[in-house]
Amino acid sequence: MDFENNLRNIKESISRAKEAGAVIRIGPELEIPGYGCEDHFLEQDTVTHSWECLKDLLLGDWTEGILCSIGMPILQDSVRYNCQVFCLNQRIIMIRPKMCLANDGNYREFRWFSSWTLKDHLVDFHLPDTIAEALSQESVPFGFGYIQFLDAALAAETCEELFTADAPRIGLAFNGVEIFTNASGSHHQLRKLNLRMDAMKNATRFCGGVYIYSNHQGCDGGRLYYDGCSCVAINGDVVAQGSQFSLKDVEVLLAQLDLDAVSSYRGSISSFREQASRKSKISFVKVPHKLCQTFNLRMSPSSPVKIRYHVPEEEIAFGPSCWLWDYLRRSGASGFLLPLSGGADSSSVAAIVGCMCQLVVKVSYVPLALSRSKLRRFIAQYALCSNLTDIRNGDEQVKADAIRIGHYKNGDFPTDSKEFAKRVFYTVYMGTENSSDATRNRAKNLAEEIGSWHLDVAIDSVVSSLLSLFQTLTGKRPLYKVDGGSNVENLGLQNIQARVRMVLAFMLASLLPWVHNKPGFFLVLGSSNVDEGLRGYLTKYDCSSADINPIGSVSKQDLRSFLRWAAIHLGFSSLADIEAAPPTAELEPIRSNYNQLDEVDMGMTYEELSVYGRLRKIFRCGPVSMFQNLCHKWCGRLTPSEVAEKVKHFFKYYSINRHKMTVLTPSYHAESYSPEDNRFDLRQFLYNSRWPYQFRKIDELAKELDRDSALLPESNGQGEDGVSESGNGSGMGVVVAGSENPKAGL
Ligand SMILES: Nc1ncnc2c1ncn2[C@@H]1O[C@H](COP(=O)(O)OP(=O)(O)OC[C@H]2O[C@@H]([n+]3cccc(C(=O)O)c3)[C@H](O)[C@@H]2O)[C@@H](O)[C@H]1O
Ligand SMILES: Nc1ncnc2c1ncn2[C@@H]1O[C@H](COP(=O)(O)OP(=O)(O)OP(=O)(O)O)[C@@H](O)[C@H]1O
Ligand SMILES: NC(=O)CC[C@H](N)C(=O)O
Repeated sequence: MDFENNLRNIKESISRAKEAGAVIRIGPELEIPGYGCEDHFLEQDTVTHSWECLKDLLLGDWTEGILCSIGMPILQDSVRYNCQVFCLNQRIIMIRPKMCLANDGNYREFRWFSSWTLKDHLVDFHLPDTIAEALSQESVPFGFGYIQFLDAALAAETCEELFTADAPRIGLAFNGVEIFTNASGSHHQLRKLNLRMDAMKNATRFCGGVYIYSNHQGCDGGRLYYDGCSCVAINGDVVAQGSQFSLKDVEVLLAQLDLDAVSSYRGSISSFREQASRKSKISFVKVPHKLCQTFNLRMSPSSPVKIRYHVPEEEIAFGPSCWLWDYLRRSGASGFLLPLSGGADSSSVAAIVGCMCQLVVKVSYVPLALSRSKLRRFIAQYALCSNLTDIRNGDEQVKADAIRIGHYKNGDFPTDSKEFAKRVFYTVYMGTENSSDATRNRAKNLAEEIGSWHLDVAIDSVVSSLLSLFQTLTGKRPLYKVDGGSNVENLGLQNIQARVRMVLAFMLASLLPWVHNKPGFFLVLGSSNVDEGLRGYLTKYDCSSADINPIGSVSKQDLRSFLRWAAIHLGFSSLADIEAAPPTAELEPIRSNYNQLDEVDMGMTYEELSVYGRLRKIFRCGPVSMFQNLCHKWCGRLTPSEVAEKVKHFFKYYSINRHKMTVLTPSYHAESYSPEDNRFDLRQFLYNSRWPYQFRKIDELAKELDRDSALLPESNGQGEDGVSESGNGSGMGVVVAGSENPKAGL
């Protein structure tokens, strides 16, 4: 919805493309209003402002000599479409509405757009009056088709169309289209990039052709981080790949392609030739303009590159830290405050903020003394820029934002990440009588390594004031279980401590900047992870309630490997210690014979929780099919009755606590097993937590299976993950695929 800024970025990208001699420039999906406007797409204003911005572009000389594909919403016969508008030499030459809308998971495009279904001809679209007058152009071809230039044919796909079974490009390739563009709004998810890259490689491997893919990058005002990685592929090879994580507003990726290689490649595949000869004709628009240059030695085609994939630990570090930076610079806040317990979760968040500070300093300031080889190492490590000069110069926008947020004066700017962290990051340890020196010291050491402004506060006096007030009101004072109290008393005492921390965190975040003579406020960071959310092992409205949470959809398992990675690669060595410590809430008194531990409290391990979480969400398992799946997975280790007890225990607590998901702090979406209730995992929050029907079925099955398994030989289950993408356990069949390996498919 930031039209002004978006238009500025579009113009910047076109000028840089032109400067580099490009003849085609493609931007991401719906780039004029932004991809994530959601219900703002229902407002007529959004469409009108998009036309106004397009008019501005067309009236300038931006499209002179360069084919620009610009994304925006368009109303045609009162129906709204998600469109790519092709512009050249101040004219609109074709509009291509999206045909396969994205409507799974985080996507709800059908709520705002209709898919274009007319495939046999292009229609005449009458441009809005103001545009028609300004351009002296009344109408433009609209629909499914391609643009036939004098020397090449080009057509668009839009994001999801890359992933659909019946992809538009197939028929287009048979019609001789050599160049495909894809304007995309695709979000980051751990371990997802290879799906996208494989789709692109395969698209051009099977049909031949050039694929130019452009994606948004950054936080679009919501929980998603669009992870860029724009790229260009030809005949199955990627020849240019942009950064996946970056703090920059504009990144231009360039490639030079030899279109003769496309016809030669296609001509070499007999089956392609056969199918192309039987093609159905697709409509096209003729444009008397040349895109290509004849052979010359000044230009050489881009060579295949090795695709860069970050390991998941790097994805956890860079994705959320770039998201946090975008959020911070656009929210008007002056920094972050984190309640830091010295445990794995809040320490992961602290490390991510530390990583953000390192990136900001590295992108806004590169010491000139850095040698070329060190610079290359730097680029390889952070994969932030594709261009040495870019990075050498530093990014002016990042620098300007850092100066504003860090309140630097007299021409100063951040040159040291710890010094920058001291300005924009408060951490606070809020201890009680139940806290240990070990966690207190871990928090302090980590804060020192990161450079945050660290406070160590004792909150016992606040807790005991509340208890005294309660005693005055009721005449009773609750006791911990270890001191003879009931479960209710024990829980009440834990929750007072947890909630006091939340109140204090918000108070400090709003008032500490004032104490330090800084304008503005700090945002409170939350640090509950996906597993405790799913199990409900958190106090509603304690520190799990914050302004934003960078790790809310990351599992404990992934966080622990992130901590091990970050101890080495981010240079926060105390994280190794933190990772090795057993997770504890420290809300109950420690006694010689009692020490509160998460996994004991929860009645399940984090590893088990991770398995339940994936089966529930990714594999769409209800209680019975989860039980069936786990009987296979844990076969030999647990009896069916033991599996049944575990599954029932999980579903009981999941359903009792589901209401907590409705108030989950907005979190970075990183995983497809996220239980986030508001946008991604839509389910009721009041259940019959006894699940009488489902649990009875499980019990019946377990009884039967216990009998059967007593007769079976011992087996070790299905190994590590034990869950296959192709089945959820119910209705199993045997599939034998033809293969030279006799064990395959059995
Ligand atoms: N169906 C429903 N719909 C809407 N709201 C409902 C509800 N049922 C209860 N509630 C509300 O929710 C409250 C119960 O939730 P809550 O107050 O959270 O209380 P509760 O879930 O009973 O207890 C918190 C749990 O989290 C554990 N904990 C706390 C802090 C840190 C950690 C850690 O990870 O280390 C663990 C703690 O040991 C305990 O097991 C009720 O008092 C009621 O107000
Ligand atoms: N002693 C403390 N000082 C500051 N913040 C705390 C303290 N104890 C808990 N918190 C905050 O409350 C959140 C929830 O507490 P909880 O005990 O559930 O920790 P957790 O979810 O296991 O996370 P962690 O691994 O960070 O301890 C923590 O992530 C942290 O932000
Ligand atoms: N905008 C879209 O069409 C999204 C498509 C696809 N599901 C993705 O994540 O990339």
